[in-house]
Amino acid sequence: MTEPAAAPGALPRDGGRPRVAVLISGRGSNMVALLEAATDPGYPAEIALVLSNRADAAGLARAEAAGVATAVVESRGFKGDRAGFEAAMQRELERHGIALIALAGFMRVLTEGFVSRWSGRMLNIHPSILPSFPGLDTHARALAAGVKLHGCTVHLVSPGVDEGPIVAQAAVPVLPDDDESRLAARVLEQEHRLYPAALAWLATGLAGNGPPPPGASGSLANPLPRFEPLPTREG
Ligand SMILES: Nc1nc2c(c(=O)[nH]1)N[C@@H](CN(C=O)c1ccc(C(=O)N[C@@H](CCC(=O)O)C(=O)O)cc1)CN2
Ligand SMILES: NCC(=O)N[C@@H]1O[C@H](COP(=O)([O-])[O-])[C@@H](O)[C@H]1O
Repeated sequence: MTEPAAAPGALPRDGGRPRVAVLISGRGSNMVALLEAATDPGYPAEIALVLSNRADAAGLARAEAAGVATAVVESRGFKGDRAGFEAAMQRELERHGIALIALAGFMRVLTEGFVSRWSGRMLNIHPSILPSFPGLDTHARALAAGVKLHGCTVHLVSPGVDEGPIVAQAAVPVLPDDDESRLAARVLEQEHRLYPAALAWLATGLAGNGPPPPGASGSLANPLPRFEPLPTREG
């Protein structure tokens, strides 16, 4: 019996690593952290495409320098036609045989149609401990609220913004003399550690919907099989 052809973007059954697209809008430091993790042959996913909705995103040059395919679908060119913008993105994703998506500083709200098409296969990193501080300007809002703990969240993407099922979180202390940039830098350090781990779980079926595929190693009870514990204080 011959195996039916895998659906476009389906997780490879040949033991190959699922092909991931990282969607960015700017600097791309989380994208670089994912690229660096995926250089490890034992990492269970391949970063096959970096796609930006802005041609001036600094992350594009960093991806090209790392030899990764890039694509630009300029959202401004679609003047609010979100469906047209997303259809153009979908064509690029299919052209590159993408199985999983990692939103990394991607600053466009995606429609229900696009999100349901990638349900269980699309992650986002958000710079707060959700459900606190969804949306934008999270560090300024955390400082204004006087919270003592802040951090970041990796979640599966749902139609509601920053409402999707949480996959992983990391916390950092808010220090007395913190300003927005100091706090943002401390959170970003954790983002770069957490996102590669969370993507590895999704790629091995540990974070998606349903049981892990046969032979998947590790468990949610011990989520960081190959990573040291996250630091709780500076240095
Ligand atoms: N359907 C969803 N789309 C997106 C989600 C999500 O959870 N569900 N996460 C965001 C990322 N994000 C927060 O983590 C976020 C990004 C952008 C915005 C926003 O208000 N964008 C404005 C435009 C801003 C701009 O272009 O600079 C908009 O799209 O009108 C809120 C939250 C990614 N998408
Ligand atoms: N609402 C989404 C959002 O605010 N995402 C945040 O944008 C930054 C992108 O940095 P990067 O381009 O260097 O990865 C990151 O801090 C990410 O959590």
